[in-house]
Amino acid sequence: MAVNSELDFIQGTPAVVVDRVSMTYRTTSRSRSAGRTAASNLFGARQPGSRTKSVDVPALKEVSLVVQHGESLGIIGRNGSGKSTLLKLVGGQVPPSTGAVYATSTPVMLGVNAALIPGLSGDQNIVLGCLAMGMTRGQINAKYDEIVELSGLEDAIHMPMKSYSAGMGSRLRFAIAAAIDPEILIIDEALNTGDAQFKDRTRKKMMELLEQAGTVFLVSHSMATIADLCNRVIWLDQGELVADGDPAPVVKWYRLFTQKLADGDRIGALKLRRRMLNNLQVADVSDRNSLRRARS
Ligand SMILES: Nc1ncnc2c1ncn2[C@@H]1O[C@H](COP(=O)(O)OP(=O)(O)OP(=O)(O)O)[C@@H](O)[C@H]1O
Repeated sequence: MAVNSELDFIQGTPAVVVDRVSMTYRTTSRSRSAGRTAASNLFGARQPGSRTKSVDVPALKEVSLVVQHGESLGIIGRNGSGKSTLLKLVGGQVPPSTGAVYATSTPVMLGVNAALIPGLSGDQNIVLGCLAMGMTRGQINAKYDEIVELSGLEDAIHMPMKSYSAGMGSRLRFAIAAAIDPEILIIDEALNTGDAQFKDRTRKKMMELLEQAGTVFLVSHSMATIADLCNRVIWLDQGELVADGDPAPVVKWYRLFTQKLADGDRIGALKLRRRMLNNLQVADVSDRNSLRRARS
């Protein structure tokens, strides 16, 4: 559902407001002359003339977004379009270069909030992860069995985490993160790491979260997962919000766009992108404390 009128906005119950947020990373880049000597640099001493310089990478360009309670927001886009950056900003992992993010409760980023220790067993990590998320001993005891069951790790729960496969580790992280029934849950491609049985459990848990009027942010390259789990989708491209709305049409236009690019029809793809941008209605937060409105 897009924010499409002032009335809708005021009557809604926003969980997260992204207010004109942009993000520029500062990193280093080797100069062209340095590139020519790259191979020799790898194997030997630095060559004269090789230089690195600071460059700015604009990852997100003034994105505004209002996400309501109960919405499950899918975020799609090509590699490097800014999806993970948006999640990191919403989750508070990095501060934005400009703008601000407001949330009604602390968003829990799956796999990041649960800072687990490889040398400890799965069950010890459950306690550790839950404590790190601010749960009390009593709350951990009450949720413990549910976490173990959701992880599907069975007897492996007593083995050290360093003996787990990547998928097993993801299952444990998901189970821990979901245990606090976060009002706002952020998931970055995590659904793609587990096996079929785990994906099924994850889907059920996501449905439960939605029923509890939780808010979910989900980044995935799987359009089937997005269509299955989300009731709203945004499409990011080169750090810009290109489309925002019901999953079926947004996914359809995004697929068409990538198909055109794959076919070498760059002009057709750009025309489609421009048409989507022209149709986009952008949320605008005009006053940080009270009045918020939408502009087209
Ligand atoms: N820590 C960083 N330092 C410098 N540049 C970064 C950093 N993190 C991301 N970027 C750049 O920001 C842009 C957006 O990256 P981001 O990871 O948000 O994209 P994404 O849409 O999640 O991509 P993917 O689908 O490949 O995961 C890219 O150009 C990337 O190179």
